[in-house]
Amino acid sequence: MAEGFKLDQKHGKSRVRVSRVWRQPLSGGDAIVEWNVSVSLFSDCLPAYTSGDNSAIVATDSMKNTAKECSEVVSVEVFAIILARHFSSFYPQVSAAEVKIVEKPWERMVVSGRPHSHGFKLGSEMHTTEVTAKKCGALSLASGIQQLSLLKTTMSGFEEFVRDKYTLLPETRERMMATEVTTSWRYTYDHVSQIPPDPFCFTERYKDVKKVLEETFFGPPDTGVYSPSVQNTLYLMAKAVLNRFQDIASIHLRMPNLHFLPVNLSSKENPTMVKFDNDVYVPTDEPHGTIEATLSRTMSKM
Ligand SMILES: O=c1[nH]c(=O)c2[nH]c(=O)[nH]c2[nH]1
Repeated sequence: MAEGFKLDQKHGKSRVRVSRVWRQPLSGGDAIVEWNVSVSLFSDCLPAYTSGDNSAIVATDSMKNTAKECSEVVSVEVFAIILARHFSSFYPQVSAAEVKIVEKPWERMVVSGRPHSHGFKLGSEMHTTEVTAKKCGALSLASGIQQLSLLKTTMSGFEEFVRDKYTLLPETRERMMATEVTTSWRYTYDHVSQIPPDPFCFTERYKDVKKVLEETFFGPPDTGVYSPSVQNTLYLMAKAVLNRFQDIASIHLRMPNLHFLPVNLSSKENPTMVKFDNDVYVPTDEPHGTIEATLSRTMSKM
């Protein structure tokens, strides 16, 4: 309580950029990660707000320096857990720590058909994680993907939606479908003691979840799968992940509908200069549809 008010607060450092290289000459390859780390501490430092007494404050500068301490080769999830655990157990006044990390997709180069020992190129989508660790060891762990751009040239439509005086959009069974998926899934582990011992299980799980999401979006290579709406495709993607991975409790997906507008160009003199034949489009992301949902397991699996 602060002077008859209730104060909820946290403080931390955002966008701490750190890259680390693990030299592995014996196995023939260096490993590199580039992480953008954000830390937030829930701590008992009320007097800092109410009377300018900083004696309980862990400086955000110290948080930044801690995030740069080097460790063994670890996955981004395990590093976030180690960091959050450190803050919540080391400082008596810190009751919980929140760590969010975005990993840049540096991928090992293949040169002359062989993996390069120290060469990398930047891929596209980012691997993310969010951990909250409490002093008692309780934990919340989520992983995710940002900027996963997916597009299919057909097998998408949108029909039988509400029609009223504002409706101009024609119904269609033939359109492009493009999106940039942002997703985050929460694991069922809710205490540090439950975290699997294999330090790279989350890296494997990240790859597998991405594969399931992509395969559900596209369908089989030759035939694809028809999408009646972004909403339905999003739901099927989320459901496929929960059905496949029992240690995932919920998944959130944000899938903007990035429109590819059919091009028809004409003038009085030239009425059919470019007549749309499912071929020429104007890509636009402004405005775009915003479709997002969270799918969670219900408790009824007794
Ligand atoms: O898949 C779609 N979902 C919508 O909700 C929507 N709304 C719209 O104009 N086009 C689309 N497409």
